[in-house]
This record gives sequence, structure tokens and C-alpha cells, in this order.
Amino acid sequence: MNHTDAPPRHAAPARLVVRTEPVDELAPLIPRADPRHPLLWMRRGEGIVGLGETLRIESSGATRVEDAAAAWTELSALADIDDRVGLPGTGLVAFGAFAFADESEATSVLVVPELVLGRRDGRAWVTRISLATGDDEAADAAASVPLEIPEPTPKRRVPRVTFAPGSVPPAEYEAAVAEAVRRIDAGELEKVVLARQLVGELHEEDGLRATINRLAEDYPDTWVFAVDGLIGASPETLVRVDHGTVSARVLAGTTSRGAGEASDRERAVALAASAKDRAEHALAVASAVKRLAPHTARLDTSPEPFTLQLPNLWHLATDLKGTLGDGSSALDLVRAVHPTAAVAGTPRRVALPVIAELEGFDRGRYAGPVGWIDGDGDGEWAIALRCAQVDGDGTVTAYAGCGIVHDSVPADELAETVMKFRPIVEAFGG
Ligand SMILES: C=C(O[C@@H]1C=C(C(=O)O)C=C[C@H]1O)C(=O)O
Repeated sequence: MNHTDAPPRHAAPARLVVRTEPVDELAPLIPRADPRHPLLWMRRGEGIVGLGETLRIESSGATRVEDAAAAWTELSALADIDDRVGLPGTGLVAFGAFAFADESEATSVLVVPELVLGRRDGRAWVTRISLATGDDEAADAAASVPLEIPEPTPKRRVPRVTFAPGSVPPAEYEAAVAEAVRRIDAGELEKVVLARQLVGELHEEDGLRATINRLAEDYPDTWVFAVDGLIGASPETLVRVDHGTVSARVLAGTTSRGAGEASDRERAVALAASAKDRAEHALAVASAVKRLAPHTARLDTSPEPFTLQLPNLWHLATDLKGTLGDGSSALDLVRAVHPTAAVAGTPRRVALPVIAELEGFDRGRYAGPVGWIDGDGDGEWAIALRCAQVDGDGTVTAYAGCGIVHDSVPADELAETVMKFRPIVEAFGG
């Protein structure tokens, strides 16, 4: 693990000086984000924007989440926090994105910004986070300077990115799905999620704010995120911790929207009745419940899966709600639940190597946890879906996948990836 900008190892640990103050209003949030390195987490106009970078915790490998969680606990314990608002997301906060796989080349990050602009429950605030590197007086003096709120800057046009299939062309994806079905029929596993990529190029002069704005306008009910180049709009809540309550939304089972109102309703009814989708869904719910239960005093699931309508598709959904039983932080729970059967498969230990073998590419942070954590351990984490990673050289890699079960049809699964690519492709002007 690496603490960029932090004092060298064995020196005194970094001490953060944090101050949160209420402000009148910050809406709209997106025009205040950094166009090139946006840090953002938002749903229905509320959320947090981070500016600058005070500290970064990087991790990788099988212990990437627990290492980050331990570093975060240590950092939080030493922080000097003056929080005059006291909501989840006020005070000390970090934005995070973790690689999907233990073997991934992608680094996992927690980014602590210099400035956080937040809105929640109709209240707005600004937080400044500075690093005290030995000279406490200087840091304390800096923290007492009045906070300056950046003005929103005008809207730019959505960049035009042309996407083409990545390492797995559509025909190969269909072949991988057929092979997965064969292995499922042979009894090797019950479910595996297989994804494919689209790759494009972002022009140097284009920022990312217009893309984020488009995602937020078109998919207001999803978690819209931007963390270290990972941009997306996910409908799936991996886990939320808010003052001792725990919640999650499990999605698995998908169908297209119908053309007219009646046919659209029919599609939803058929999805709710589909044995294939219900079986696929039940596996995802079971995996989330099994892994959250040891950390909760109570955990309820919505009784029947419900149909969740998004502009591009219908999903089968189950909400989980409970109370924390063991004082776990949001990151501790992320570690417990990732990767769920919604993005990996069942049994997990069989599905993960099958994914690596049949997909044939590194998922990076796609299908990994993305979200934020605060100094009290509260946080909101989604599964990074309907997203793309924008690299420093302008390469944009978008990802979409589907849960494969024994009656999956390769052409239908390919069509489902096209539906799932739609939000991110359109947000990049496609
Ligand atoms: C894997 C993805 O989505 C997941 C798979 C789903 C399915 O197969 O029905 C539904 C929602 C997500 O849990 C993706 O969007 O890339």
C-alpha cells in the first residue's frame, strides 16, 4: 500500500485537519466538479463533489479492501475534525473505487479531496481537509481561513467518443456464453456473469462534466459516480451504512423496455414471472444475505423481487435493510459482500476463475465497489456498472455483462449487453 503525498513510512502518521461548515445552497453540484479529474457521487441532485487531492490510499491484490479499510480507520482516528453539520458524508470523507478481481492490474484507491461540497436532506455544506505535516500551527491556521466555494462554470457540450468492441468481439462473447451454459449444464456451477468491453478515445480538450451531467439527467434514480477516471450511473447499491442502519439493493434479471405502455407493462410482468430470471435473482440475493448476516443484528429482505424501471431496461430487484450488529464500517461491509453473485456467479469460488478464463480481459474497476466513506465509517457504495474507465491517455473502456444460467441464450445475452451499454455510450455522445 502506498500513501501518495504522505510522509515516508516510519515517520509520524499523517494527521488530517478537517472542518465542515453549513452553507446556504450548492445546487447544481456537477458544474462545480473538476472537468478533468471529477470526484463525484450523486443521486437525485444530492451527493458530494470533491476538489483537489489531500491524500490517496492505494491498494491492490486480495487484501485491497481490508488494507484500505485499516488505513482509513487509522487515518480517521488521528484526524482533527470540526464538523458543524453532522450528516453522513460531512467531516472527513474519501471517495473510493476498487478493482473487481484480486489479480487485477488496476489499482484500488481511496481519494481524500482538499474540498468537499455536499448536499443531503436539503442541507448543504463545505468541508476542507488539510494535511498537517509536522507543523501543526500552520495546518491549524490554514484550517481557520474562511472556506471559499468554487462558482459553477458553464456547461460544455458532451464529448463525441466513437466506441468499438474491445478484446472480445460480439461473436466471441456469444461463444463464451455458450461455453458457460455448457459448464452450467455439466454441473460445474450454477451461474456466472460474463462481460465484454467497448473501447473509444476521448479528445484531449474534452472534459468529463458534460458526460456526468448527461448520466445524471437521463438516469436520476441511479448512483452517478466519478472516481479516479471511473465514470458511470449504477442502479445497484452494494451496501450503505447510515448511523447504524445497513441497506443494499440487489439486481439480477433483466429485460428490455416495451415500445408502448401496454407492451412495456407486459415486459415487466413477464420478467417478474420468468423462472430463469427469478432463479438468477435468487442466487444474487442469497449471496448478499449470507455475507451481510454475520454483521447485522437484523436483516430484512423485501418479500418478493420487484421490477425496477430504468430508462433503458427493467431489472428484477430486492431491497435489503437491517441494523448493524458489530460496529463494521461501510468498507468492512464492502469487503464482506464483494463480489456478489450479481456480478460474479454461484458458487463464487468456481465462477471467478471461469470469468477470468472465458472473458479473457482484466475487468479493472468494472463490477467493483465504488462509493465513499466518512470518518464515522458511514458510507454509500454501489457496484460499478453502466460505467467506463477513462485513462490518462484518453482511452475510454466501457463494460457491460450479464448473468448466465442454464437456459441463457447467447444472442439474447449479447442484446442485453447492448442495452446495458446505452447509458454510458450515449453520455459520451454515441
Ligand atoms: C453485470 C451487469 O449487471 C448485472 C447483471 C444483471 C443481469 O444479468 O440481469 C442485472 C444487474 C446487474 O447486477 C452489468 O450491467 O454489466
